[in-house]
Amino acid sequence: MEALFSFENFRLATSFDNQAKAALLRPNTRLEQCLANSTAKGLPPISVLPMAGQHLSILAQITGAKSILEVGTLGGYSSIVFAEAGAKVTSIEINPKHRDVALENVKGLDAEVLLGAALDVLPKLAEEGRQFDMVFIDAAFEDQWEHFDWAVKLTRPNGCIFLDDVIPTMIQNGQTKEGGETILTKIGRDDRVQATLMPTVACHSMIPTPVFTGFVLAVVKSH
Ligand SMILES: C[S@@+](CC[C@H](N)C(=O)[O-])C[C@H]1O[C@@H](n2cnc3c(N)ncnc32)[C@H](O)[C@@H]1O
Repeated sequence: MEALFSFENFRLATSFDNQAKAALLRPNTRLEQCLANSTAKGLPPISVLPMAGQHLSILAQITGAKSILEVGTLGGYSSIVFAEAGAKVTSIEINPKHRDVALENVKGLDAEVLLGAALDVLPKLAEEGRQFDMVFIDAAFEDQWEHFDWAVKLTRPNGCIFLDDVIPTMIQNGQTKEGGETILTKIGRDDRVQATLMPTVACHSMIPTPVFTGFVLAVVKSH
């Protein structure tokens, strides 16, 4: 029993990730071309990992999300995932080069890429009265709470918010910030949402060891 739950088992994460990719992923030319084009154009290899992308696709499908707002486009990998899951995608990207590559990669799909800093674009979308079934936040660790706050205003009641990479923002010099203000305490005080933290282990090809990360998933109860 002890061996089943040993901390040491984390060393197997990469092996399980490889097994899952081999067993569960189906060939996807659009996603493969997106990665190849993004690499060729010099974009950093920081799009969501294939199994995480598949998770987002399943989440979009089981929630029936028809409109998805994304903060952080990069080359459009996750935009493609959402569009192929049946949603109209609105994605925000601050870097013009990333936006241009993303536009090439999402061509023909129901996806728009808005150029600008999220904290400039999000209020405009709110002013326009836009509402989304789901918001995926995947940019700028330092602005996570502000992005989340706008996401609540832009998500329809009972829609959901996926805030990626929250664990790394809560680690300082290898320690948790015990007792201090974190993204979790801010979200926890927010009566507009019910939220959970899902810690995960990610395996990046360019990082030799598995990475401890995680996301917050929230349902919006009111505005
Ligand atoms: C992790 S990547 C996004 C990956 C993408 N979601 C995917 O899976 O393919 C983060 C992106 O957010 C963009 N970004 C960073 N800060 C931003 C901001 N304040 N507003 C909008 N985009 C931002 C970066 O330029 C980068 O392209």
